[in-house]
Amino acid sequence: MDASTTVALNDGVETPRLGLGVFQVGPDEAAAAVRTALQAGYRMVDTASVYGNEKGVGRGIAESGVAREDVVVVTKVWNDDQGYDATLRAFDASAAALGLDYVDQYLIHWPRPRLGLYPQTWRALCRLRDEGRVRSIGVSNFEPEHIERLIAETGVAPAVNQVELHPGLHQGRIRAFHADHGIVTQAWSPLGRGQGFLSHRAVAAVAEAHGRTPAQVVLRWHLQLGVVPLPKSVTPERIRGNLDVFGFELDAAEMDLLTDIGDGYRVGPDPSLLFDVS
Ligand SMILES: NC(=O)C1=CN([C@@H]2O[C@H](COP(=O)(O)OP(=O)(O)OC[C@H]3O[C@@H](n4cnc5c(N)ncnc54)[C@H](OP(=O)(O)O)[C@@H]3O)[C@@H](O)[C@H]2O)C=CC1
Ligand SMILES: O=C[C@H](O)[C@@H](O)[C@@H](O)[C@H](O)C(=O)O
Repeated sequence: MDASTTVALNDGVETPRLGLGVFQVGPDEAAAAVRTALQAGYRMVDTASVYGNEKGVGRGIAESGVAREDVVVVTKVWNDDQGYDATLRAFDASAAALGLDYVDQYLIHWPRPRLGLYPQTWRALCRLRDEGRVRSIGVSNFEPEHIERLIAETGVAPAVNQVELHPGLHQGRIRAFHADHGIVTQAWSPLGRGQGFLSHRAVAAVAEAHGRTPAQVVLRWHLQLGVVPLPKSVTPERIRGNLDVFGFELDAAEMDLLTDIGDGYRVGPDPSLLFDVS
């Protein structure tokens, strides 16, 4: 792994500063995208059992020629599999589909507080980590209140929380909470799903000033906020371009231009509206 592009998690494990997402990508296309990404220098891939492409991701890793230990594989337990025993079974199924005997980061995909199962799900993740089948454990779409409950009941803080985050949705409250607890913020839909603000005039102006693409300056904004973005692409030149974001810097005024695009614009479900926070 390239040390200049890694960050230490609160459990001591190093994680890359950017990874490839594969939501809404079929298994064969996922295999090709993962192979292309790893050969281009990516060292992290984000999937989930609900994406239905873990088998393809595993194939892409195997075909890439990159050593297994140099790749950080992230997958997630889906809502229907919450609870202690169901989560252990779901992990076995994910590991088998990926063709891996361990997973680097295993996350709870959504808290689903009405089900009341996420603390038990978390205990199962702690067990998987203790057994060495998972290197780091984390959550996704968790509000600070959900994480506080995990810490109160188990004493174990997540290493990461993966949330929707882009220049249209800054997640200031969640990022401040993460900073207090040493939790790394992973950004899903870091490009706003490729819509809208990639063509915003502020993004275009900053991109032009640097001779970069709109996606590259948006990804740079994430990195300079200390966030780990997980851009998805199945297009080889975009996959390669989205990684080429470590050789330039936005100044404070340019960061502000991107931040000023707005806040509160979501491309995915709002966890705090979908599920009661308890
Ligand atoms: N934990 C969770 O609940 C969630 C997690 N995620 C994770 O986050 C990842 C990223 O989020 P996602 O919703 O996929 O959206 P992204 O913000 O990554 O946007 C992906 C879209 O942007 C396009 N794109 C990628 N690179 C460029 C570029 N350089 N220029 C122009 N367009 C580009 C892609 O097109 P193309 O592929 O055709 O090149 C695709 O249409 C997911 O794949 C998944 O791994 C996502 C949603 C929820
Ligand atoms: O990771 C992907 C996302 O969480 C996705 O699975 C959900 O947003 C789903 O479409 C939903 O509506 O709940």
